[in-house]
Amino acid sequence: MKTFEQLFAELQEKAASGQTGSRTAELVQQGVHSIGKKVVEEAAEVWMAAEHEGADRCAEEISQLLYHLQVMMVARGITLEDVYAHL
Ligand SMILES: N=c1c2ncn([C@@H]3O[C@H](COP(=O)(O)OP(=O)(O)OP(=O)(O)O)[C@@H](O)[C@H]3O)c2ncn1[C@@H]1O[C@H](COP(=O)(O)O)[C@@H](O)[C@H]1O
Repeated sequence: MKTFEQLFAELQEKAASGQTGSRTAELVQQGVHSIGKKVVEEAAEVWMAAEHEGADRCAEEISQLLYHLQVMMVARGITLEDVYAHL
């Protein structure tokens, strides 16, 4: 188990390293267009899970959406503080 902040720090490191086998590094190299498509796909999966699945499946889809949002932040150089400033 990890927190939102811990995952973000890990993703920043993965993207910077360009590590082979890292999904994060691969997505960041593909760019915001590809990441954006994953964000939309995962958002739709959250919606469907919320309407038709149990809480556990819904939580899993939410985790995947949060992951892809963080990848988008890393790709755009947006920090947690940049986002928190708007909460
Ligand atoms: N939390 C996640 C995470 N959530 C979702 N995903 C990715 O998102 C995919 C889920 O999307 P889909 O269901 O659409 O899967 P898919 O159809 O295989 O995806 P596509 O290849 O078709 O795009 C998973 O297969 C993972 O590739 C994640 N990939 C990585 N992490 C965490 O990110 C960290 C860094 O991971 P790496 O960059 O891979 O080292 C680690 O702590 C990982 O646990």
